Amino acid sequence: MEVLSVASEVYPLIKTGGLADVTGALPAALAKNGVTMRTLVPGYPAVMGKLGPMREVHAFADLFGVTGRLLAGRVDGLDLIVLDAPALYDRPGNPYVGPEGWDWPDNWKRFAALSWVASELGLGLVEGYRPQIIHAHDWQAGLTAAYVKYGPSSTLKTVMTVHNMAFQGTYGGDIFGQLRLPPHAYSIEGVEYFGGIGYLKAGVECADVVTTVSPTYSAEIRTPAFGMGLDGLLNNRSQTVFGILNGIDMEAWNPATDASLRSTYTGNSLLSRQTNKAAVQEAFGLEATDSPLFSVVSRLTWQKGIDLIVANIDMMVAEGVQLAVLGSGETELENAVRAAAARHPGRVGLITGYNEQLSHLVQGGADVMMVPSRFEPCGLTQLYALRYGCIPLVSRVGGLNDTVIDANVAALQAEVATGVQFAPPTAEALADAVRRTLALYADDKSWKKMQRRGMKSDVSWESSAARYAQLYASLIGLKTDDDSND
Ligand SMILES: Nc1ncnc2c1ncn2[C@@H]1O[C@H](COP(=O)(O)OP(=O)(O)O[C@H]2O[C@H](CO)[C@@H](O)[C@H](O)[C@H]2O)[C@@H](O)[C@H]1O
Repeated sequence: MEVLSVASEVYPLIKTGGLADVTGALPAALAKNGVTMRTLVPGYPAVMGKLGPMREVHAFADLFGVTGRLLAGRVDGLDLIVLDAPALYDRPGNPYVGPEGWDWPDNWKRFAALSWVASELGLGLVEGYRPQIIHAHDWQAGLTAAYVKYGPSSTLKTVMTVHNMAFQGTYGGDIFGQLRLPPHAYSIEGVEYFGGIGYLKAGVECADVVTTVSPTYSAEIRTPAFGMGLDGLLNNRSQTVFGILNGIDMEAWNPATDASLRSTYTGNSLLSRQTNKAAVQEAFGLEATDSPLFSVVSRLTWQKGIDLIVANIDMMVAEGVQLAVLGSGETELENAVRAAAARHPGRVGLITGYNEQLSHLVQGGADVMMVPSRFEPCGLTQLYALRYGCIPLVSRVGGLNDTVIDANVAALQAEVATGVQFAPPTAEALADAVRRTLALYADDKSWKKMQRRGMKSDVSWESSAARYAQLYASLIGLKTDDDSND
């Protein structure tokens, strides 16, 4: 099967969050299931800078008013098609926002172009290449399914994966005339969304199937509380909405070989984590003690429940906890964590900015990884934590619900617990969960058992990649060994 993946981010070329991890890891996982996946990605400077020798496979004289070209080649094990259009993508910093922190005003055009090119590739734009399916990720690729639906092919199929319902790519209706869609696409069955244009809505409406990244989130988004305006639409097509859990790249995230760690380890050498703990304490300016070390590696946003942590920091410090926070995001939340670090020198440390290596070290050295999200489509941080023996303390939503087994009495007795869950996502419930975690930590023997169980839990792509392959096969009418879907 030939599948074209289209996304705005792909690890290790360009990453602002979990989307990149998924689009970067899926192709290799799918290869084992008979799927050949190429990835179309914009030619941001970070991407262009990492390319080796590439072939120019197409040139555009008029790509939404600018020129561009397609470069194809293999980079870091990925089969890439890069959309090199400097007028759209050759900009400093983050792929989505300018230096002042505002969205680029022409984002509508930058990502319409990406999606339009994907659909053209699906129609055979490049000789010798004709994917059977286009797999579009998030709002930046959302228009792809609309271009295919209103285009000439009746066989090309589309999959739309929603990694986060909160980011939808909504614009005024005034851009419609420039989108290269026929007039009737500006309708409820097309790209129209509350009187304007919705890129994610277009994808969810027009794709042959919609997936999201965990079973629980796929149910949650059919409710008004989590659907963010798209719950009605998702309910209407509930037979073609699937929740397929994310996995992780088991080679890039392997505590036994990870070069970002001061000391590598396995479940049989957990004591080596102490060396990493000391390294984390050094990096975050924390005292060298054996206090329980809690950590956060996250965008600092309302979604991630960072304010719930802020509300509990003084209590946590009073209970003897150290806290290391790696992340950046909303200014107010950053400032609140910074103020807490100033109040509690040596006990609370903040490092802002994006640091992939340090994120590995934190997973390999901290005792607890906090993920108190208000909503979480899947969440990768808790999966990395499980793999690294860093106990996840998570809210019971979305993929966090599907991947962490709460250390309640029954789970402890049955010896299956892998972390701590709490609900609802409030500061009070988190406070209880912190105290519960500390009580568990005090029992060293059962804590270590819980670490080892987490390290053994299957967080790989194996079963989920097989589910994607099965979904692709069903779309193009291929039979597979296991044709069951839930
Ligand atoms: N300051 C920092 N330095 C280094 N690394 C940092 C960092 N801040 C965050 N990260 C890393 O960024 C990634 C975050 O991934 P998540 O899946 O947890 O959330 P995100 O909201 O980005 O993804 C969305 O898409 C993914 C993929 O489907 C879903 O799992 C998720 O629920 C959804 O919200 C992890 O790899 C984490 O280690």
